[in-house]
This record gives sequence, structure tokens and C-alpha cells, in this order.
Amino acid sequence: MTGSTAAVSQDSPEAAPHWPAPFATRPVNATVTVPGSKSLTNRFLVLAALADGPSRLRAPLHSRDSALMIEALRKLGATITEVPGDGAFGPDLEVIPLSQEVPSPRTRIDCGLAGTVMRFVPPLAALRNGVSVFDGDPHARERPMGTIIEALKALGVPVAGEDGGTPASLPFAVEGTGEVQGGHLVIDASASSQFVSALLLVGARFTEGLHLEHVGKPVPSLDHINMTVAVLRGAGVSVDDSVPNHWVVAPGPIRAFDQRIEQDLSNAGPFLAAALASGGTVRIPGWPADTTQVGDLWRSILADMGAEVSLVDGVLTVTGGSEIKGADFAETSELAPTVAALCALATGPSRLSGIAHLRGHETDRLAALVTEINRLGGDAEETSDGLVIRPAKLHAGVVHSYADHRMATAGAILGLAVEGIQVQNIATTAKTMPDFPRLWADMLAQGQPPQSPGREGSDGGTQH
Ligand SMILES: O=C(O)C1=C[C@@H](OP(=O)(O)O)[C@@H](O)[C@H](O)C1
Ligand SMILES: C=C(OP(=O)(O)O)C(=O)O
Repeated sequence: MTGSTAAVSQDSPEAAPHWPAPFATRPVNATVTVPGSKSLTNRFLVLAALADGPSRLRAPLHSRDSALMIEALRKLGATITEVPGDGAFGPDLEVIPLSQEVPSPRTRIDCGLAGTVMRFVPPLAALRNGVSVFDGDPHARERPMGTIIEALKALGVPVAGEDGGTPASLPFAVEGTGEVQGGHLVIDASASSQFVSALLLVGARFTEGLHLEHVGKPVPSLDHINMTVAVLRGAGVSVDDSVPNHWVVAPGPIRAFDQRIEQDLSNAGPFLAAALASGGTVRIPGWPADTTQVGDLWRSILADMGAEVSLVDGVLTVTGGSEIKGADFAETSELAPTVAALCALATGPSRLSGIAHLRGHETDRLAALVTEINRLGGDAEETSDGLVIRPAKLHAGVVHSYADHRMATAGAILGLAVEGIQVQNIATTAKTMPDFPRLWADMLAQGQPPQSPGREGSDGGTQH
């Protein structure tokens, strides 16, 4: 993917027309595959840029977040080329690592709203000889960045704000000297696991490697850190994570690779949720037997909500029943908006905990979910570290997406079960799944008679 999706800001939802969420007139019965994992694609892009030779990503994600990462790495001197591949969602990528000759002594990097770009790329820029200025969408300036800025400064890398002082967030300039000594570094990563992942990804390229220590409240989204450790080890990097809150990365080369990217199991979530929201069946072939993706949790989450779940010969099959059960869920991380949409359709109460840091995601997701669920007649409430959602009959209305792809897909799930829901700015799904509206329509078209009457002729406002 070239910069085309990156160029379109997803932060102007008011300008976009509302998307009429399809209402399921019968149980969904579909087989679905989704594009590559955002988290794996952007990790492998960073590793490829630092590797000891050319690498290839097979079936990577092509979306706004991956386009922003590709563009950022190009600005830092990597050569990234699209080459034909066998993936259903676009070409493969060949990456020639960062060259010693920098394309320009001063460069500007657009992070959009991508946490992986705003957290993973600045430490990489520290290894480049030159100044890299980072900025992003308006809301990107609100996302927590202080830990990365402080970490770079502690590593001896100057970071300056627009006015020259020390910034607490985007925008800022990293003044790289081409070399970072590394060693022992103490950070507070309680606002995002991405702070840890960002530093681990480059740690092997620091002269002395990196001994990263976290102090403070617990680090969220630990699955994502385990993913980072796994991809590093796969590229021949020695990482010791045997002591909780300590990660020791030995200095050394990052081996070039040829890597197939798993499909995005978090983004599989809304499609699997469709089985519960419509009382139907959704099958996802190619579900990995062994994965570091947090989305593998769908198997237990959806079973807890009353679905039948099986994984046979790599096909995950989820069948919803006559009701969705409420339940308690801890640390659902980026799955939480999808879980919350299902909880709003459940017949019993649910509690989501361990997700206070979602207040620093694409939007304040806890506030956004409460506002949108309650706007439709639901009964949701914020707690200090999550949400309580009680059963209530929902009605038609507009779900606002807050430039947040997972709020938009949460609206689509609600729309399957509640007639007359519209989603504001469905285009924001391009952050990680530009094909979402088509994939959703294709899912609903499967198993339907050729001339389905769809929602025409209905009078709106009912819930299954
Ligand atoms: O490293 C990653 O790829 C991610 C880590 C998590 O971030 P937080 O720890 O900030 O939740 C997750 O929510 C995000 O979608 C992707
Ligand atoms: C939190 C998310 O994204 P980001 O990588 O921008 O943090 C997400 O995708 O749910």
C-alpha cells in the first residue's frame, strides 16, 4: 500500500455521511477471512528496517496504520516495495533495512492515530543521524507519550518540543546521533504496553543492549509484550523476560526474515460477534493453532457469553444461541469495544475490568462506550478500571465513532440486532481494516437468497 490511506485523516467524523448498519433479518451463516494483523505487521516492519539484510512480509496488513508505518520507515531510510503475493488482501512487502546514508538530515513523520507508529518509531529515529519531527492527528496529541520521551532522554537522546522545551506528548523532535549506548533503563509503562514493546524492538541495536525495568502500576496488555518478545526471538535476538517487569535484550544483529503474517484475530472479533448478535454461525478458516495475538481470547470470551465455539482443522466456528449471556471479563485490552457491544445485547449484567488505560486509546473508549450504549437506551456505567453494562432494550439511533475503528465496528455489531442503527464515519475502520464495509456486507450476503429484501420495508427501532 502506498501513502494513499495515510493521506486521509480519519479525524473528521462530522464530515462523513452516516453508514446504515445492516440489520440481520435472519441468522448469519458465513465463512469469513480478515486481513493481516496490525500488531504483527507493524512489528515485523520495524524489525525488517533494523535487520541484517532484506526481509519479506507475506500477506501483511494494508491499512492506514500500516501505511503510516511504511511511510515513517521510508522517511528514516528503509526501502519498502510492494511485490505480488498470494494474500487475499493485497501485495507482499519487501524491506531493505535503513541505510547509513540518511535521505535527509531533517524529516517529518506523520503518526496519524497509530499507537504503534507514535511509540515504536521514535526510538528507531534515535539510531538515525538527523532530526525526526513526529506529529499526528489532533487526537494523537492527547495520547500518552511521556514515557517514550523520558526514556529517550534518559538514554541520552535529545527530544525537543515545538517551543524547544521538554514536551509531554506529540509533536516533538528526536535528535538522533546514529548511536545509542543503552544499558539499564527504568520506565513507567502503566499507560501502555507499547512503551515496553517500542524499546525492546530496538534494544538489540543499542551498543550495550537494553535492560528495561518497569516500575509503577501494572503494565496493561501483557499479551502484546509477549508478542514483541516472541517476534524478537524469532529474529535471533536474545531476550530474557524471566523476572517480572524486567526485560533484558542482548546486543546483536536482528536476522532478516521471510514471514507470513497471521490474520488479525482482534479484527476477527466483530465478525465472530455477528454469530452471537444474530443467533447464527460464523466460521474463520486459517485460525492459528499457536499465536501470540490477544484475539485468541475470543474462544473463551464468546463461550462465556453462551456461544458454541470449536476449533477443528484450523477452522474456528462460533454459533450463537437464542440469548447472549452477560459475564465478567478482565483485561480484554483492545477487544473491549467489541465485548462491550455484545454485553449491551446480553440478557444479564457484565463487568469489564482491568482496562483503565483504554482512556488513552484512539479515544477515551470507556467514556465513548458508555455514551454510545446509553444513547441507544442501554445501561452502561464507567468504573475506575472498566465498565458495568446491564441489560436494557436498545432502540434505533446514531453510533458515533470518535475516529476509532473499534467504536465503528461496535456500532455495526449493535446494528445487526437493533434495527435502525447508523454509524457515523464508518471510514474510520480504515485504521486497521479498510475493507470493513465490504467484508461485513459479504458476510451478510452469504446464505441469503439472491434477491434478499434486506431492510427495505421495515419500520425501524426493533431489537431481536
Ligand atoms: O503493541 C501493540 O500492537 C498494541 C498494544 C496494545 O496497546 P496498549 O498497551 O496501549 O493497550 C493494544 O491495545 C494496541 O491495539 C496494539
Ligand atoms: C489501541 C489500539 O490501537 P493503537 O495501536 O493505535 O494503540 C487498537 O487498535 O485498539
